Amino acid sequence: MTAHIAIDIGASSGRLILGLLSEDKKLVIREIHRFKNGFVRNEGHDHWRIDDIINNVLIGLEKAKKCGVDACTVGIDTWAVDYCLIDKDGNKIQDPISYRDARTEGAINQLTSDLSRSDIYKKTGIQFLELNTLYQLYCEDMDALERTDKILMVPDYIGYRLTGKMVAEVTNASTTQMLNFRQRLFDSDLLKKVNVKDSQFPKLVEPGTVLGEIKEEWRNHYDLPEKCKIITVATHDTASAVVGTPGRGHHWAFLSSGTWSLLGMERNVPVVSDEAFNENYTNEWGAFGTYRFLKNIMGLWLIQEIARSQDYRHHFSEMAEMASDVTPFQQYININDQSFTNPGNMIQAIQNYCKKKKQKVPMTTGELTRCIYDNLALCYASEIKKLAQITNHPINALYIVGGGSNIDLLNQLTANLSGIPVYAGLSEATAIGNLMVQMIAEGDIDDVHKAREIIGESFPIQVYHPEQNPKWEKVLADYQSFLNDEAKEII
Ligand SMILES: Nc1ncnc2c1ncn2[C@@H]1O[C@H](COP(=O)(O)OP(=O)(O)O)[C@@H](O)[C@H]1O
Ligand SMILES: C[C@H](O)[C@H](O)[C@@H](O)C(=O)COP(=O)(O)O
Ligand SMILES: [Mg+2]
Repeated sequence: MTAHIAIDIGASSGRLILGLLSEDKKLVIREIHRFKNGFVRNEGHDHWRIDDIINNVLIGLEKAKKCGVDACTVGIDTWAVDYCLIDKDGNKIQDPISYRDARTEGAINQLTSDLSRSDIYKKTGIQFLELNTLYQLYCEDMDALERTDKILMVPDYIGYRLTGKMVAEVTNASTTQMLNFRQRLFDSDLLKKVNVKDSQFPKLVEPGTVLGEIKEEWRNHYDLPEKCKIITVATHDTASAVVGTPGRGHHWAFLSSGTWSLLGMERNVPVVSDEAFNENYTNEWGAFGTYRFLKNIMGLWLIQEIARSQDYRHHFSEMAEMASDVTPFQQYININDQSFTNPGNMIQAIQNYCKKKKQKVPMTTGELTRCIYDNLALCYASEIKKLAQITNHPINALYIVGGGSNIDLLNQLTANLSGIPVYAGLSEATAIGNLMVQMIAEGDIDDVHKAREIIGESFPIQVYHPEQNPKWEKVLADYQSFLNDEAKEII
């Protein structure tokens, strides 16, 4: 039987997950390799160590062979927006620069000086984040761009290195903020704006497209399974996470909780209303012709950065334990504040923010973790209300997937503040969604509905019911007025 391997590479870690369908149609998964990810400073910019990532992918495939896999399909998904520039000889010009690099600071205002935000939003339906590919290319080194034959998004670049085939998979291509959703093509005005020719992007392909067998030359260096067919899945990790979310019915929202928190709904048509534009919601393309109407929230990046600054002396589960002993809601912070994007010293950034906003300053690891969890949950609850209002679609369940779904305290806080049940589990939903696209492409599973049914029957999901208590509404109202006051200060 052909095995399926998902390679899910998030901003903080990568993992290779082996997936098989059991006789009774249950999905059985096994982690066969995991590695840390992260960017490094080099020549004034933050770069991803893409060659290390590719080496880890191949080490993982070697481990798969040692587990007895001799024939497999392989799918790769990673974080969004970042890309590799490829010269005319097919070589990368430099390691991809991270979306957290400071080079795009102020780029939105510069780029939209003669191309209005509303026009860009009407074309693309994509949120305005300085980290988007559009602004990275706008700020790209001109010499590098001139030497560029092809621009490959990170997961497409990994697929290219493995097979020699170049494609632009649509779910991740949509995060560039350069796809015109009506034409389903790269928008010519936006290409021109950043001095990129249409031919510098490969052809757009849908998830499920077969790239081909891994190149023979890799077998000179790695002991790989006999058959390794690379399939282009929903290569934006969040798109794979949504495929892997076993939502039932039509009134569920997802929260992909990892380095980022991506809160949204799966829809068949984009929402590009004035309200969606004003609230900076995005319509990233999903698998199977859907749209992921969502909001980027800073996420557990803040926790990761606290852990890093403390040399990882506490495991994430210990930090969560410490937080549960701390009095709740001691301070409000705007979790999406620009100062948290990439401050270098996150503890200092949070403490400085609290001093500036006259909020109680969190000092201990427990207090800092509690502050982040409280304000993430408040942000989630506030955005769920907006999501329902903008889409005019009631939401009666939130599915939390990804590493953050392991945090009981955060799951319960989110249920209490949002007033809707939280279904949590599937910390590897991204990899599971990746596997499902492969299995659908290979005909092992009929469609995404069947896939979600199988997922729901294969993995335990914990329900967190909201506690009925007026105090939660009051806390949320206090938080909202804090944000409103903060917004007035900025104007
Ligand atoms: N057992 C746990 N307790 C508390 N937090 C956890 C636990 N497991 C994972 N996390 C949180 O999940 C995050 C990683 O989520 P993950 O989805 O793997 O991230 P990414 O895909 O962005 O690399 C960690 O940074 C941590 O904050
Ligand atoms: C910058 C993007 O918004 C980001 O990549 C996000 O979409 C994403 O996919 C993050 O995934 P993680 O697994 O790194 O949280
Ligand atoms: Mg992830």
